[in-house]
Amino acid sequence: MAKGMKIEEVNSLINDECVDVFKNIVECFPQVAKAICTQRPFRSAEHMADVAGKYLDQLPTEGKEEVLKLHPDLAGRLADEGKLTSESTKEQKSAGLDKLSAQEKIKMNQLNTSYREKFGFPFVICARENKVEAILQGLEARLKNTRDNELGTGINEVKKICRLRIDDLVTS
Ligand SMILES: NC(=O)N[C@H]1NC(=O)NC1=O
Repeated sequence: MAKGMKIEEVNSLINDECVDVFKNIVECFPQVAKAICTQRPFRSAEHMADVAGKYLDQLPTEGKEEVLKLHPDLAGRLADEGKLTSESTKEQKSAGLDKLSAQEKIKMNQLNTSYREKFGFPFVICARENKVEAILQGLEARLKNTRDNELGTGINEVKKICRLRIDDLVTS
């Protein structure tokens, strides 16, 4: 319904409608929409994404952990069961994660498990900016990082996902 709204339309929505339209710009975390809808008017989709990014940056460590924990594993159980959000389904598909070979699938699941065991939150990457190979390589490389580092990197990826989700909803 909201696909391709002009920024002027976004600015003129009543607050509840605005929150409803943008509730999943960060996966299962409508707090971002709640925070940014009160900061209208926006000049553009880009401006909106900047404001959302600033909100994510100012979250305390626990808030950032909570955001990461709300992300489904790439090619994980929820994907297998067809229980991803529509946004995540589309993103995972665009990276080719719905067409993994048996070997790739095993590797992805093993690395995701190791990552979660080491850091206590899931591996998050902007799937639309990557393909299977780059995701597997990124997982292996990022497993070697510190927790602090990964908290920052994960949130930066959430910001990229958020920017693309806003672009899907707002025409520039
Ligand atoms: N785990 C993870 O990165 N999940 C996400 N990435 C993305 O682009 N969409 C997601 O759901």
